[in-house]
Parts: sequence; C-alpha cells; structure tokens
Amino acid sequence: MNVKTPVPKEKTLDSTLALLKEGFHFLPSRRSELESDIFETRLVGQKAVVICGEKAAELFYDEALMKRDGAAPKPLEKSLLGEGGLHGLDDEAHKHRKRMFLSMVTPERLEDMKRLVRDELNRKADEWVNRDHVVFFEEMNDVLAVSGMRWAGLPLEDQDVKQRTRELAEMVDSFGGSLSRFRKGVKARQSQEKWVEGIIKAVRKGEMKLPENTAAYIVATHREMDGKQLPLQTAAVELNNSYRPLMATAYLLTFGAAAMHEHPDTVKKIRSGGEEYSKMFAQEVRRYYPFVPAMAAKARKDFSWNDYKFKKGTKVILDIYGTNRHPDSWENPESFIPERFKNWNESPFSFVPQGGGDHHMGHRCAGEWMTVLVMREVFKFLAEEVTYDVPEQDLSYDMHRMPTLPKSGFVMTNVKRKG
Ligand code: HEM
Repeated sequence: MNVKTPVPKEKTLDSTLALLKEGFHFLPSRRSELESDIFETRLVGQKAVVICGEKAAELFYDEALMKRDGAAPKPLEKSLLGEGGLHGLDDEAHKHRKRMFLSMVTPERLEDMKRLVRDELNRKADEWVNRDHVVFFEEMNDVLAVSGMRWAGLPLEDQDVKQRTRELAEMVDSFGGSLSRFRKGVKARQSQEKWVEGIIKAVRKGEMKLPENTAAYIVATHREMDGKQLPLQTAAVELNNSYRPLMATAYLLTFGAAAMHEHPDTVKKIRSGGEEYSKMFAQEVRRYYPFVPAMAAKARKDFSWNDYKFKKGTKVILDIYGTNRHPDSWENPESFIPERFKNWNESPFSFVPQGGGDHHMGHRCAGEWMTVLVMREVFKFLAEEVTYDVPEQDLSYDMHRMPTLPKSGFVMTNVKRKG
C-alpha cells in the first residue's frame, strides 16, 4: 500500500461535482496525482478520507472502527437503496436483519433462481431467432427482472411485467449524478414500494398465501429484535432489496458478453472448461469491469492507522474499483485474465466488487453467490446454447458515467439455437 506522510489533502473546496463529472476516473486520478492510497478530500461539504487496497478494505470492514449509520449519501437512499434498510444498520440490529436476508439464499433457493433464469433465457432465445437484432443489455434486464420478482414470490401479472421491469432498471441506473436519471429512480422506487407494501399487507392478513421460503413471505413475517414486525415501509424497502440488486448483474453480463467477443478463446474455455472456468470468467468480469465505484462508512471513534489520525464521525470512502485493480494484490491488474483466479488466495479484502469481509458478520453483499451463479448460467448459455453474429458496433464504455456499460448494449444478429 502506497501511503504518503503526511497524508495528502486534495486542494479543493468540495469535490462532489468533480466526482459526479469524472465518475470512475475520479478516485484513481486523485490517488495517482497525490501519490497515495490514502488522502483527504471534501465531499458533500464534509471532510472525507479516501482509502484504497486490500489493507484499506480490511480497515473499512472492521466494525470496531467503522459504522454505517448516516454514512450513505441521502440521495442514494431516495432512489437506489431505500430508507431504513440494512445497508445503514450497525451491530446487533444489522446482524439480526442480515440473518433474515441470508435465510432467503439457501442452496435450494439458489437452484430455484438458476432454473428461473434458464427458463427465461430459453423463452428469450426463441424470440431472438426471429429478430433482426437483439440488444443484449435490454434482454438481460427483462430476464433478471422477471426471474428476480418470481423468485421473491411476488405475484406478477403479465400486463405489469413491462412497468415493473422498467422501474427496477431505472432504480439501478439512478446513481451517478444525472438529475433526470435520479428523478426517474425516485419515482420508480415510490411505485415499487407501494406495490410491494400491498403484497406485504396481504400476506400479513393471510389474504395472500405464499411459500414460506420466498423473500416476500420471509420479509412480511420477519420479527425484529423487539419481537415486532417491520414497519410497512421498511418491509417494502427490504423486500425490494431482495430482488432489485439482481438487476445490477445486467451490466456485468453485458461486459461479459463483450469480453467473450473480444477474447474468443474464453468462449471455447467456457464450453470445455467445466464449472471451474465459468466461475473464473465470472470472477474476472466482476474484478475487471467497473460497476460499484466506492462505499462509504464513518469512523466510530478516534483512532490512528498508518500514522493517520481518524477522527470520530469522519466519512471514510473505500475505493472499490481501485481495490479490485490494486497492483499490490493483482499482477497485471489492467489485463483481463480469468485464469488469475485459479490459484487465488480467496482474500476477503482484495476482491470486493460486492463489498468485502464476511457475508454473515459484516455488510458484504447477501446476493454475491446468486450473482456469480446467474452470471455463470448466462455465459454458459451464450457459449453452449446459441450462436450469433456480432456486427460492427461501439463496445467502448464511458468511464465518466456511473453505472456504465458497453455503449451499444452489445448487439447480436443472426441468433440461432444450437442442436
Ligand atoms: C451485480 C450484482 C450486485 C452487485 C454489484 C452488488 C453490490 C453490493 C455492494 C457493493 C454491497 C454493499 C457492501 C457494503 O455495504 O460494504 C451490497 C450489499 C447488499 N446486497 Fe448486493 N450486489 C449485487 C447483487 C445482489 C443480489 C442479487 C442481492 C439479493 C439477492 C443483493 C443483496 C444485497 C443486500 C441485502 C446487501 C446489504 C448487505 C448488508 O448491508 O449487510 N445484492 N451489494
């Protein structure tokens, strides 16, 4: 880890606008200019300490030193995350809520998700063969929205599929600073929360019967540590947290499809390399391509780390994208090499596309296993079940936009089913 002493301060009144304008470039460029993996800046009118790398992630996920209450930017809660959900909880309240989430993602339920995704892919592929061209990103939004909502146990009427899918996509696309995307995300969240509040009420009153292992049933009947059910709005936020984040996978799947095109040897290996290769490929897509830029916490107390004095309440930002590409942990970090995961040491802090540390004890993503499973399923489907042409198109991605993806959305033509 590269630590300059004294820890450099960015010369700025406030860098919020620069962050929103520069997107995924912002943190790496400041680290390189200031020649340090730890530096001070100002964001949203407050001092913030930015840290990057494996050791930094270990600090960030040390609950004795960091907390989440009040750390997430308010606008993010209005659109992407929701208010009152487990992202902002600490200590026992967080662990109790986390157990609720982890009880949803049992091996059987992961198999259910795999089946749902495969069914949707098969349905879609039957349509693709009759279409001129297919924009893969849009198709994946449909596949994931329907699979996610069905998986969560939500009664989804055919005529509502389009609206609910659009809302979910808008919520995920809402972070990153565009006012119009943010507004759409807020509206979409309000509409989804209202919808799932109705479902939760019906389950609680016994008017709607759902299987007990579905997310909708689990959230509706969950009891907090005081023995009470979740307030209706919090329950809606948490139920949404059980299926909305799956939509983020559409971005990674599109990057992955582009990677298969740009590195054709990977397609053969996905076909012939069994379970091991598809997993390595999915991991490298999650490491290499940008999706989550950073996470925020607050120092729980005064303490010193690498000779830097953290003050209680200071905002601490972990550079997620930079940690996944940090040269201390990754050889040739700027190259796409799935095989690097063959003998990877499984550090919980060097590879943090969905957070770091422990899934059960900390804030690491509850849906990480599901994400990897779905990614592998889709990449295998592309490699094994269909053939397609990839016409001339712009596969570059804009690092200033958050979230970002290949500009064309990955267009496929002449899709055929194999066999
Ligand atoms: C590409 C897909 C996904 C990405 C990039 C992603 C990313 C993340 C990140 C960065 C965090 C925060 C970690 C932290 O606070 O330190 C998180 C937390 C979380 N994710 Fe995901 N996620 C994805 C998919 C999913 C899925 C499919 C689910 C649901 C099944 C899910 C449910 C959650 C929940 C409930 C949390 C809160 C965990 C906590 O605060 O304890 N995520 N995710």
